[in-house]
Amino acid sequence: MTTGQSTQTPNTDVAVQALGLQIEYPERTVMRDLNLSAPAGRVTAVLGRNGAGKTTLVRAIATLQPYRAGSLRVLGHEVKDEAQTVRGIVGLAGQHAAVVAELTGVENLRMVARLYGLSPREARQAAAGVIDGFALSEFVDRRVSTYSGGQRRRLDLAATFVNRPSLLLLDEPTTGLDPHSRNSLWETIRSLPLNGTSVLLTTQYLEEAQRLADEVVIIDEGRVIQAGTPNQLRRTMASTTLSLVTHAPLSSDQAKALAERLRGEIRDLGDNELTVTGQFDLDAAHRAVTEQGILDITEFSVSPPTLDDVFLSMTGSEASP
Ligand SMILES: Nc1ncnc2c1ncn2[C@@H]1O[C@H](COP(=O)(O)OP(=O)(O)OP(=O)(O)O)[C@@H](O)[C@H]1O
Repeated sequence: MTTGQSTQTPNTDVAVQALGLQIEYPERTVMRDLNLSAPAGRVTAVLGRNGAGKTTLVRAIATLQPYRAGSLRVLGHEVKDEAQTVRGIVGLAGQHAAVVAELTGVENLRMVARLYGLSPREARQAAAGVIDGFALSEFVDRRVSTYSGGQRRRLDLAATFVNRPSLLLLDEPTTGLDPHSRNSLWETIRSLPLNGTSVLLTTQYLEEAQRLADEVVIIDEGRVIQAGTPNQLRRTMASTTLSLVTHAPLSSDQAKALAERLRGEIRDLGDNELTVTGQFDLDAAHRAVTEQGILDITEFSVSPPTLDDVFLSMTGSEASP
């Protein structure tokens, strides 16, 4: 029997679910009809260009940005109606307010743990518990005012993790970092002992989404334009490229037969060079070349599409570098 009251238990399989989400600033509508689902216990990347609405979305999930229409649920809790509960399960990295430059890293971690309501002893343990995982040990006893950008970002991230949030929000975690710091932060994020923690990160870097995420959601102008695993997106939306260089000249019949065999298109045909694009994999390319009896191959390469290609094929314009 059903009653008028909601007896639903929150759906904990989905970390974040947006349905018909609409968000407006005084002068403009940023999200019109955003539909997005981020599975629990996984890393989901929201990929989009400058101004796509990534920060707005993260702020809305963290209860900091009101939404006008639609539904936004965090582990089953409607953000608008259960803001207090949502605040208790979400951690947002990049909130520098809680990190004090005059204190050392470890003092900051303990302070944040105390703010979350832990006793002094628990706070010490919680701080100690994240130092290795976030590779802070080299500088954690120094004052934060002496940190590099990458070290500061790492401490922010660790501070968010102290409270073991069920959903960790990382808003453009490596923007502005040099390539070395970015790489090392990627390694840290990849090796986080998630133990069921869901992560939603925003990024404008295709490589970042590719390297870190189990699921990628691409948004543009406040709407989802594609979603899937990095591999699915590559496979469905953009082309693989086969490049061949041969000693003996290739005939156009040979090139045509090869492209047909691969159900691809000839992009370039020179005397000794051929480029074919299409939806095929390395094995299929090997087989097709062998079957066409193309000999004397000096170069053979098959390049799967990157998320850059995916973005280009979907939006018709280049992604941010
Ligand atoms: N407080 C605000 N008032 C009015 N418009 C805003 C406000 N904050 C953001 N916007 C606009 O909303 C749009 C989305 O902004 P948002 O910061 O969410 O994008 P983003 O994808 O995070 O971009 P970036 O990668 O540059 O951080 C932009 O056009 C931005 O100019």
